[in-house]
Amino acid sequence: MSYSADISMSDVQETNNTAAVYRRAAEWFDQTVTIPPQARELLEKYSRIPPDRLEQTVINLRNRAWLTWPYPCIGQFRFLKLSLANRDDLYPRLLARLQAGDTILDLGCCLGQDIRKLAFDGAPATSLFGAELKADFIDLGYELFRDRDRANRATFFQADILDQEGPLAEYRWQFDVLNLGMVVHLFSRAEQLALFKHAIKLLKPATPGTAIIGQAWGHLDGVATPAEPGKERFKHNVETFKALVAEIEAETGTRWEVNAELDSEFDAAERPWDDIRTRRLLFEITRVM
Ligand SMILES: C[S@@+](CC[C@H](N)C(=O)[O-])C[C@H]1O[C@@H](n2cnc3c(N)ncnc32)[C@H](O)[C@@H]1O
Repeated sequence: MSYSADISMSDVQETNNTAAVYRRAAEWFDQTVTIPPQARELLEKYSRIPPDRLEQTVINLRNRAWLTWPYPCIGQFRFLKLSLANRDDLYPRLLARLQAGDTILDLGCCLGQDIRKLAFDGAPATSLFGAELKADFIDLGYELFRDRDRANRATFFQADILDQEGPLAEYRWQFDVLNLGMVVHLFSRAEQLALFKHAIKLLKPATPGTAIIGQAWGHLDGVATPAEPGKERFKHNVETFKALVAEIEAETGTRWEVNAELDSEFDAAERPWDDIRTRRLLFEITRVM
């Protein structure tokens, strides 16, 4: 069965003063949703949403999130893909270390779907943290996952990951793992360097095995792409990502083992508007000293 998104682009443009952004974003506003099995299980068993209300609940929630900011991950319901749990190369190891007492902070967690999936799979709530720039996304996450008032739930807080003096300052030197899920490509290379240097100060100090994991939009050529006026974004290939880590090492006196790979294929069905040399970059950098 398909459900109407019950919202039109003209509604969005009239209700938001960033109309130009929304007009551009029209290409990634899906009218229907197919909920993948893993997300369906999470929403039925963790959120306890009745199965016959799932699709309409998800669409209504997505429409409200869209008014906060029209990311493709919102418009195309990609928050239902649970991309961290689908990292077969690292998810079982991550879950095991959280169950053994390690902690994770998901930076730019949006609705917090990856953190809820970890909780559902048995990671203790005390090990789970999410930080997000837009407080509305955190609120909508509580609505979607219906856990705002649960005694035993993860900690979410508003924070700008580029701001060292903001709310993240309270969490300095605390975590074993940081997740950067589809966040790095939002920034220029200079901002990425600052972001990673800041991120290192959120991990336990001088602790081999602490790690920064994530995925980002990358590019076969490793390129800066224009964004809003006066802003650019850097999309890495494996070589440019390793060069970034080498620069981080030189500037921080730390050493990291880098695992990074680009998807082999471009998903033209998912990103018809994008450069065909775009690829998803998956990475895991682990501190060695
Ligand atoms: C493309 S979404 C990805 C969301 C989620 N991590 C995922 O993998 O589906 C990027 C998220 O990063 C957040 N974000 C962008 N800039 C940020 C910043 N400076 N500090 C914290 N979060 C930020 C956005 O609000 C958005 O929720």
